[in-house]
Amino acid sequence: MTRPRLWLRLMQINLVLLRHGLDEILFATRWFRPFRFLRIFMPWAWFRRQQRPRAERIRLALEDLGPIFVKFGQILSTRRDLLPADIAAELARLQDQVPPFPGEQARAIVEAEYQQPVDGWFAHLDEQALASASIAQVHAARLHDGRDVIVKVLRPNIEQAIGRDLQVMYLFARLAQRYWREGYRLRPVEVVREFDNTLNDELDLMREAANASQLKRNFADSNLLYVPEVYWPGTRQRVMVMERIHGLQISDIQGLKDAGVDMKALAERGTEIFFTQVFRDSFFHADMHPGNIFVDVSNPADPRYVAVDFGIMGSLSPVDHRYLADNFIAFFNRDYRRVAELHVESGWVPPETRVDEFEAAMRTVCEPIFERPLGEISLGALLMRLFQTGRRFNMEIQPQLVLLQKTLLAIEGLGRQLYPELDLWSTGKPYLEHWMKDRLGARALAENLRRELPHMAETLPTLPRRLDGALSELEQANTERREQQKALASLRAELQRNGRRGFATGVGATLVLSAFVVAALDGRSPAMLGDAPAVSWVLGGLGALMWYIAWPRD
Ligand SMILES: Nc1ncnc2c1ncn2[C@@H]1O[C@H](COP(=O)(O)OP(=O)(O)OP(=O)(O)O)[C@@H](O)[C@H]1O
Repeated sequence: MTRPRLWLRLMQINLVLLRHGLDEILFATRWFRPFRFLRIFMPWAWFRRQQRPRAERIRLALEDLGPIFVKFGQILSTRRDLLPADIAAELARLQDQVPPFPGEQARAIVEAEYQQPVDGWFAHLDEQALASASIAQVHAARLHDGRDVIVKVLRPNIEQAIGRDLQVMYLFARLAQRYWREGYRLRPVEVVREFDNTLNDELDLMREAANASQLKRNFADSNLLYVPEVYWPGTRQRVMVMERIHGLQISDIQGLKDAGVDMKALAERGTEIFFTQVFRDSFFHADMHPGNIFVDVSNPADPRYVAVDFGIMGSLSPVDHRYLADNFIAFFNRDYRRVAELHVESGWVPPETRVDEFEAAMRTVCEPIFERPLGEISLGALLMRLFQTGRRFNMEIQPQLVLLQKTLLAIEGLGRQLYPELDLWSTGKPYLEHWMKDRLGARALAENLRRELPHMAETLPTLPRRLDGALSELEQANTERREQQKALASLRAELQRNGRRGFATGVGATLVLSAFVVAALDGRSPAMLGDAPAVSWVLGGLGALMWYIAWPRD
């Protein structure tokens, strides 16, 4: 973005902040703090502050700043490990009521991507949007073979709008990190970078389509979750075509009850789907808001979930799995010492962290949670507490774990909304236990071996040659190391010699100087005993001798 545009946007943002009485945010930085007195000239800001609580003013300001800031606020609202509770709760209320862009424009984008008229692809494309959000908009359409599909189209010029707002966000984040007292703890630059990555993922609909295909494959043999089919020939970076699904939205609780859906089974299946995605596949849908979850009620006794919107998916590496398994086990045994040790061992917290302090902090936050009946304990809340405490100890929190924690909270909330008596533990426990055994037991070893076997089969024949190569490299490294050690030893000796020479030179110089002083004081000092020239010669001679010793010979 050009500089004038950036400045214009910055000014606009400052005005919005001032309008909502958020001048305290501006004056919290070290730069502006000396000018706090200027606030007396802003009576409207004072008035605003009396009118509404801070959290609400922040939410309103973000809404005024447009869809990218709204999305930022929505994502931030899930970071309860970072934000004060009142702000997080208020940001969760942010709605992106983005007006749809005209249907002709959507058609033009599709045609530009296909480089041919839409009629070549669709028998019908509804110009009235089905849904419209900050990044994309969805239209209903029909293929020539009669299949009903949806066409998801990125908003026009969305890349530029995102680029502009991200630039401003980075600028604010850097200023906050440097000049704001809380900046170091909250690490705003890191938060903006994560947001940047999420947005970039959402800007590529090919990627979203690939996520959908993968999830569909993972649940191909299951009746729990249905994932609509991607229509790959019509999918591009800015356009995605997908089977249109019909069903009741998960938030339509009355509709689900009226359709005779077994709500207990539905809630339990939701949890099961989530645990399967996380613990079996390490690949989970991480944008679980009610707008993206439907229920196929064609057989109410056997309700089936249908998911859409695969822009944000989480995946867990074997290291993350190990971390979760180890920590869950330690938590359930209430072994906080082990939790603390695990964090230090794995490098999640800096090595200088005091294990006993970390352990005490964990105990303080977790004991009240375990006082509750097991059925009421929230795994999401447990993870959140863990991250909150970790952050106080400078724990490097991984984005995929935060995604997991946020999704876990959403799923637990949703499950309990559907069926308030839902016992998450009885549903989730078998998965957790099975998976922990898998991760930590002999099965993990077998699984690792199985995974490595094809690779081993490929590399085994070349092993002798590679071993030979490795041995020669080792030998060479040893020779080099010996040479380096020799060089180091001679350097050390040289340094010692230099030290001795320096000392001798210094002493020599002092003696020669003293000789001059004694000669100059000849007869004027009682301490000279009347034989100053002799003393002076002796001192001078000793000085010369020292210099001779110190003189480099090689
Ligand atoms: N395959 C589909 N069949 C029927 N409706 C769909 C389908 N895909 C999406 N929709 C509808 O369009 C809405 C928006 O789709 P989607 O969530 O993919 O877009 P988005 O731009 O990522 O929106 P948001 O960011 O609000 O989740 C969905 O909430 C759903 O109502």
